[in-house]
Amino acid sequence: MEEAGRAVADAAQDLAPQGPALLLAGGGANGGDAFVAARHLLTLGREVLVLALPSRHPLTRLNRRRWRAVGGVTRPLSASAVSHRAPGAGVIVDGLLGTGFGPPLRPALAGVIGALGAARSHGTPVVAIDLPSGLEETSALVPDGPDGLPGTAGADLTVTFMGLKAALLFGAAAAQAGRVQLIPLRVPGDWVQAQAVAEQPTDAHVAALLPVRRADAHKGTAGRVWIVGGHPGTVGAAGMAGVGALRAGAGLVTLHSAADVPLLMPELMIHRHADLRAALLGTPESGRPDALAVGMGLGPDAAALARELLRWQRPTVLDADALQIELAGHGHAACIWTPHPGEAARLLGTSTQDVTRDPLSAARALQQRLSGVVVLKGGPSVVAYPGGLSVSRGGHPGMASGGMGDTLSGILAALLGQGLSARDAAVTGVRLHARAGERAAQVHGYGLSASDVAQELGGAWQDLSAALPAHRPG
Ligand SMILES: NC(=O)C1=CN([C@@H]2O[C@H](COP(=O)(O)OP(=O)(O)OC[C@H]3O[C@@H](n4cnc5c(N)ncnc54)[C@H](OP(=O)(O)O)[C@@H]3O)[C@@H](O)[C@H]2O)[C@@H](O)CC1
Ligand SMILES: Nc1ncnc2c1ncn2[C@@H]1O[C@H](COP(=O)(O)OP(=O)(O)O)[C@@H](O)[C@H]1O
Repeated sequence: MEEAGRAVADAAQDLAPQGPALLLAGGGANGGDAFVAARHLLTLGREVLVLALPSRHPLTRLNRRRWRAVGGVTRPLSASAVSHRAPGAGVIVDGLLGTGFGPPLRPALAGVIGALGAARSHGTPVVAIDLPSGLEETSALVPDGPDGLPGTAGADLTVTFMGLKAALLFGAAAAQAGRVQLIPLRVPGDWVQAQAVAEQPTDAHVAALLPVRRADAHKGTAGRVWIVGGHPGTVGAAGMAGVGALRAGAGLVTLHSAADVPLLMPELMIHRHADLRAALLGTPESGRPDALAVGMGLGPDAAALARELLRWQRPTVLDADALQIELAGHGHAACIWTPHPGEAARLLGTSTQDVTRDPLSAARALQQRLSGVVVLKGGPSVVAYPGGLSVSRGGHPGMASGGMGDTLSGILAALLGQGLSARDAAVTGVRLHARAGERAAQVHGYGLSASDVAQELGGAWQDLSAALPAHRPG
């Protein structure tokens, strides 16, 4: 609590260094953080007032006493007190409700939140502690307040602890959080892993994971990748995965399909098989690829074929038609499963709305069910690996078009083929794909196609490499 409150004080001071600071303290530990922040703001020379609810929380009571001991002033919290004090404030710190909040919001606090929202709309900056009050930690939705009152005042800056919560990453809730500053705090790693909170790697961190080739690399050392997909009507899916794999650096890409796949790049080696299953499963150990992506447009028999291919224990991306719950228990550590929210809902036996309301928990549940690594696609995408979650923001709404996920599957297979672990391939592949989308969107906007994104993969790789502290040409 001490570290958390101090970080809030520093952030409030950076955001709005002038004028009195008004802190709103609820009855839980979130309120305790507010009392700690008040004490630090006072030592920074600010004029500070705390408006507080009574508390039964021992640490909050302790920090209220500490606040009083340094001469700090506390007044009872009410909507009218906030309306009265807010106009003179240079900054307001919202420590009303944090992760302990569960809707419905009680009317008394709804009035306080309404008064806070009014102050914010008149231009007083608001710093939220951990979460803007009224948001639920694990939900992308903004709960309604009582009697048509707003459920949250939102914030200009949210200082959050330990890890990023779903409410700060997704949907309408995230739009209320303003800028988000993450304070990791010194708490046991297994405590963090038990929460549905995510890390967000920087581009420099992602770039450090990218494969580096020796000068004498050749096509046989850069990864032999198979794309297994395509069915009459969905042949393009396999083709786009193949292009994604080539553009993400695979040395040799072979596309196996039961249908005629269009030759999108002459470098792709396309094999059409009358009996796809017999042709692939007859491959001797020495002829098997370094990595494969299975399922893009593969059709109704995808799961049965995928189950056989998983026995090879080769790094494998499972996408689209191969995302079937009957494969649970057949995965291994080098698998990457790439559902979008609809596919994730099918795998979890729930609704798409449930998945999009809390993508962090959905991704974590899927990873536990399927093993290996799960990429829950969206804007942003979540990577769930054993013991943790990573979120990749970025990309562009123009990427909401058919074929984008197929390209990603090819990229992931290429990175697996170049020797990355499933976790590193997922984290780097998702970011490369999103960065390529950002670049292509500068030209194509909402008219973006998956082929445009694949064209930009080389540039995206260069962009990420440039983020390394000592720039290493990609
Ligand atoms: N864990 C850690 O290691 C760290 C945790 N930290 C901090 O702890 C925070 C979590 O603290 P927490 O668990 O005390 O909950 P918190 O968000 O203050 O809410 C509880 C209060 O809300 C009230 N309340 C609830 N529902 C309500 C409703 N519908 N409508 C109205 N009121 C409602 C509830 O009232 P009661 O039910 O008790 O009457 C109670 O007073 C976390 O967000 C972070 O800031 C940091 O210090 C860093 C280290
Ligand atoms: N609004 C968005 N912002 C960022 N990325 C997006 C957005 N919409 C879609 N994407 C990305 O595009 C891809 C879409 O995948 P998917 O739905 O499987 O497409 P398809 O099945 O047509 O290949 C995912 O990687 C997703 O993260």
